[in-house]
Amino acid sequence: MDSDSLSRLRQAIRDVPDFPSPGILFKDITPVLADPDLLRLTIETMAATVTDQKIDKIVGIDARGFIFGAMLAAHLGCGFVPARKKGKLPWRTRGVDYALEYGTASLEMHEDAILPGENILLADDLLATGGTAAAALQLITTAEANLIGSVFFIELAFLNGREKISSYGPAHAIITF
Ligand SMILES: O=P(O)(O)OC[C@H]1O[C@H](OP(=O)(O)OP(=O)(O)O)[C@H](O)[C@@H]1O
Ligand SMILES: Nc1ncnc2[nH]cnc12
Repeated sequence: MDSDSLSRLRQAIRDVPDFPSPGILFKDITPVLADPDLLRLTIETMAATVTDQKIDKIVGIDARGFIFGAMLAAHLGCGFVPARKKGKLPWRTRGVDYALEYGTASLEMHEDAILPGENILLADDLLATGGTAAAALQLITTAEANLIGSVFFIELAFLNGREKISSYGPAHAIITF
């Protein structure tokens, strides 16, 4: 991506102080989603991080990760698997508890969503402390998938989330703060 597009994308991400709790500077992606050029640019750039590898399925994390993961899957021509917050999936699930920048939660995936040996890419909107991504990557690993790595739209590098997921293959981020 050229530096002009990169700075347009960076400037479109809105800072919201003290959301959802005091002391958190929330990165609001909705202005990017509302702009067709920025949206296309984002998905094309995320897709370009994996062009040399065949992906069978992308796992997207509830809820903002669904937006990027599903668009990315359509762009790459592969399947999409939702990793959902506890209690939302109707079939048999595997689950894991985790902590994120502003709380704790549980993530679940259908136990038949990924077949052993499938090439899987994780997609999410944002990497902060890495707790959420690590939980999803653990679920993918339990399914005996061939983990290709992870792609995020935004990385909050000062929270060192990358360290928490370093054993799960390469992680790419488009915009770093
Ligand atoms: O790296 P971490 O500290 O774990 O934080 C990153 C996660 O936090 C947000 O999800 P959130 O649980 O707020 O869900 P949402 O997408 O439904 O807003 C974001 O979409 C990531 O999934
Ligand atoms: N600061 C932040 N902004 C937006 N989403 C987040 N998820 C975790 N931390 C976040």
